[in-house]
Amino acid sequence: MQKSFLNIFNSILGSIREPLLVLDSNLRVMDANPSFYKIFCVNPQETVGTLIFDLGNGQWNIPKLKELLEQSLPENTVYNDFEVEHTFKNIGTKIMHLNARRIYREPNHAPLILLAIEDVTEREYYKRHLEKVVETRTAELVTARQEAEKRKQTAETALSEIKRLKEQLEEEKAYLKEEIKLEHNHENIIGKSDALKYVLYKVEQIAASDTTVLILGETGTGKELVARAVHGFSKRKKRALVKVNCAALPSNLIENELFGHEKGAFTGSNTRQLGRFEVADEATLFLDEIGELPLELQSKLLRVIQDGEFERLGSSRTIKVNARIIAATNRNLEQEVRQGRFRSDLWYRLNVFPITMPPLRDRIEDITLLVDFYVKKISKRMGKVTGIIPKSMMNTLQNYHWPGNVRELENVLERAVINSSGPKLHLADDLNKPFAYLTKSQQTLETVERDYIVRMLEQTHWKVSGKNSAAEILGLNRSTLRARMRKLNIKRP
Ligand SMILES: Nc1ncnc2c1ncn2[C@@H]1O[C@H](COP(=O)(O)OP(=O)(O)OP(=O)(O)O)[C@@H](O)[C@H]1O
Repeated sequence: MQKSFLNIFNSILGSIREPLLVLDSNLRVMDANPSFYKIFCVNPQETVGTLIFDLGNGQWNIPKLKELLEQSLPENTVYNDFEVEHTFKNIGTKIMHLNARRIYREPNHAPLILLAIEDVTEREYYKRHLEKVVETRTAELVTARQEAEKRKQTAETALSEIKRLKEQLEEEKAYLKEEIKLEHNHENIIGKSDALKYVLYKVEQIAASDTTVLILGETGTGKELVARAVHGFSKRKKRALVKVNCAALPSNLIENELFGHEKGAFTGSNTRQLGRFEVADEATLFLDEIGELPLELQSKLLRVIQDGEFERLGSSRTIKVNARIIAATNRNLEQEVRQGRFRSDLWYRLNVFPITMPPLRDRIEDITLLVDFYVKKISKRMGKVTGIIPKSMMNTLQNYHWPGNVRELENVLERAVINSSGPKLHLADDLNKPFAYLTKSQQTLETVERDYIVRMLEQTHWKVSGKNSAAEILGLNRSTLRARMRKLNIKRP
């Protein structure tokens, strides 16, 4: 009975594909199945009767195994899937799951240990390989995510740059619309005098470079036309000539106009606004009436001209721009510097390439051409046929002093066209009177100018701006007239 049971037990052992060992309580091998011999490349002779730790010259002395079997196998306890990794000299590294169970041999109930060894090397290697793949893929995913994050940030930066450029274009568009409303005179510069030819020669000489240009000359001599010509011949001509009239606004508003502001920079600033410097980036900025710029803003302007850097109002972020500067003034800046009203360092920065516009009275040979040009233009606009200019009238126009220069001539001619009912032109103004008593040696230009402005103010009952005002008669912007009044200390009595 006992014998037949052992036979059955042995045939069960033999049919199990998993390596199996029967150990006695000393961990001596009592039996092993063929699978054990095959997998671990040992034979029954060297196995049976040997302590498992001595097997294969002590290769089985796996401390973990001993510990498990000796100490951790109390009665009726089963230890499953105890994983052991061991390198055998003859078969290399094996990863094994050990399942140990206490069994008893009758009739004396001798304790034995049934040790099942599952060889999971391949499965474990595959698992480890998969884990490695997962780890690598996770690392790749993390890198890819970081890359995507970086790209997102780059895209966001690009987007905000596009937004800024869009804002700049919108500002430029709005600015150009305003310019169109102001009906800018884009005609050519009329004149054939040597003085004017010299000016045009200087314009051609400097236009292509990025050099700062300072245009000097009395009011109405065509400084803005020259500024437009410099820009028009430059490589920046595809962009707008952005203009700021430094006399037109009080100090804080000019600062805002020049440098822009952030949303919430001051009460009522609900949106961010780009300043003219930003709008003129890669284009040209025309600073008209630069002599009127308040001292406190002159240092800020100097910094932009020198370093191309500034901050919007309400922001500490420095903005860099590349704007070509053209400035104009009817003031004597050297004198302004001497009197402490204009910073000398700014004056040196601006006075790199000065162009002086000659007053109209010093180029009377241009008057015939200008009269001809403007009479035709004004008549066409008014739908009149006026065109005959009597010689005596031309003499009068050529002898007149023209303190308001070409702008004044334009206004005189406009009134003349209105005043004429037939083809022959009749002047509406008396151009002989105001200066009949003058000779250049008797009075300075400043006194003449002062007297003339006072006379026009008196004549218009001190109406400075609007229809039939002194500014209109003098052919001046109201801001220019106000600036002249301040400078010449003209006050209403
Ligand atoms: N040579 C010229 N040919 C044609 N028009 C001219 C000429 N010079 C000036 N003008 C005209 O005279 C007017 C005044 O010119 P502009 O505004 O350029 O003068 P300005 O010197 O800049 O004056 P301000 O100092 O008052 O700003 C404009 O309408 C301009 O078109």
